Amino acid sequence: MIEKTYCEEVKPELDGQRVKLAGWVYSNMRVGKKIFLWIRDSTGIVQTVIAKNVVGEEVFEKAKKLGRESSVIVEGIVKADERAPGGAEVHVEKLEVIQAVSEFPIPENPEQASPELLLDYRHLHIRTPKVSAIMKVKETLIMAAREWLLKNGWHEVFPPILVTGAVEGGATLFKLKYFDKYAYLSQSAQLYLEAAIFGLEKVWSLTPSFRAEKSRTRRHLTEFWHLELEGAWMDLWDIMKVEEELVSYMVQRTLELRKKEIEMFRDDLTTLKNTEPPFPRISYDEAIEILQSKGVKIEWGDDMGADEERVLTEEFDRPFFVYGYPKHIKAFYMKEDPQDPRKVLAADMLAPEGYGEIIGGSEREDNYDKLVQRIIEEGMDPKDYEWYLDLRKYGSVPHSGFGLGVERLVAWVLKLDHIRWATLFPRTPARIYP
Ligand SMILES: NC(=O)C[C@H]([NH3+])C(=O)NS(=O)(=O)OC[C@H]1O[C@@H](n2cnc3c(N)ncnc32)[C@H](O)[C@@H]1O
Ligand SMILES: [Mg+2]
Repeated sequence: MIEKTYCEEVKPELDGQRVKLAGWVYSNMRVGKKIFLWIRDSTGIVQTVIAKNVVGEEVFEKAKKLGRESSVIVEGIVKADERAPGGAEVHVEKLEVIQAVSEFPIPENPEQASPELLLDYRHLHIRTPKVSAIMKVKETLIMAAREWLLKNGWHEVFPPILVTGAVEGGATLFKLKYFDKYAYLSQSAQLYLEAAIFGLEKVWSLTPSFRAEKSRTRRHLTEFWHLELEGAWMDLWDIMKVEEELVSYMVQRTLELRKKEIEMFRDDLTTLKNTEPPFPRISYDEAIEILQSKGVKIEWGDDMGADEERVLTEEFDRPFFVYGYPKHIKAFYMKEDPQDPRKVLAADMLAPEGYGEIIGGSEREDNYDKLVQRIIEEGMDPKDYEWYLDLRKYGSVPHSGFGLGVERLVAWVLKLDHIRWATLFPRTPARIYP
């Protein structure tokens, strides 16, 4: 790899020093016998100054023609200058053009382009500074999760993606040919994590999950990254505590390490700073009452979709829990509430500012017969879940877990207007290319 100085390192303190930059042209402006060439790399942007009387006629003419995203290597002397971004610029003595670009398909301000154009050229759009910032925030959230999980004794496991059964309903399965049989793309690693707790007790995984969701909403992808935890001996209240501690750590750590990137997307950091345990907890019953009091047409027993959740989040200035959902709107594996057989011991975590559900979690049905009954009630065949039911035959224990949608969390932290911007190459019902 070439010995180079990164853009973020070009500071006034380097005044007078020779540096070599390698990157891509961000903008090119000629003023008389000088060219102000802004060069971008993974860390930021530096203004370089190319003077004809320094580089000579031929190189100057070449530099004039460099369009955005031309790849270049420049060498020169750092000059402190508060007018330049970062307070310093590089006066170029040598310019090597790796590949000149005349016409880059994405406008200088990508926000002037249509979402469809940006998605068609997503392979080029991802190099723009704002998309790089989103990816840095996403990686930092996951890095923080790993820190917290390691510190708190959770074991990472690596579940399969090719599976034979539904976890979250058969309607959103992607089915594929598997030799002489059929398989599905995993909707959730949960059932495999439940198997893993009998050895490791506290397990987690970060996997892609797949949902053949036909709904075209701002918060659904057909492929998303799924951070899932499963804990033996834990009930719903235990796992909710884990969720709020984990999410708080992820958000605070990312605020600490990626404040600059976050501020490219939101001015007001209040809800992020408020993300500290304990989070508010309301029951599903209370949520229905709040929605009805705000004029939402909803009855007890109805599911809450994005619109209802958006209204509910107006009541909170931090993430909060809704717990105790009606059994008929939730998954087969959720444990019935012993206090109220109409309900299950499930809780969703909702993000404020209209974003809604970022986590789905519950206590699992740990009784063999009850689980068989729920599988049948849901119109599924217990034979398809024989291995999963074995977990209730050989030393079953109370246990709980949850799944956090990573892109949903990123979309809230950065206040993105659509979840597709939170992933490198979004997959939706209408898009699987590039
Ligand atoms: N281990 C578990 O207990 C997880 C459980 N089996 C599960 O999959 N729950 S979930 O369907 O609510 O999905 C969990 C989260 O996964 C996210 N999710 C769920 N579906 C999507 C889609 N389609 N696109 C993006 N994100 C999605 C969203 O944040 C949900 O709260
Ligand atoms: Mg859910």
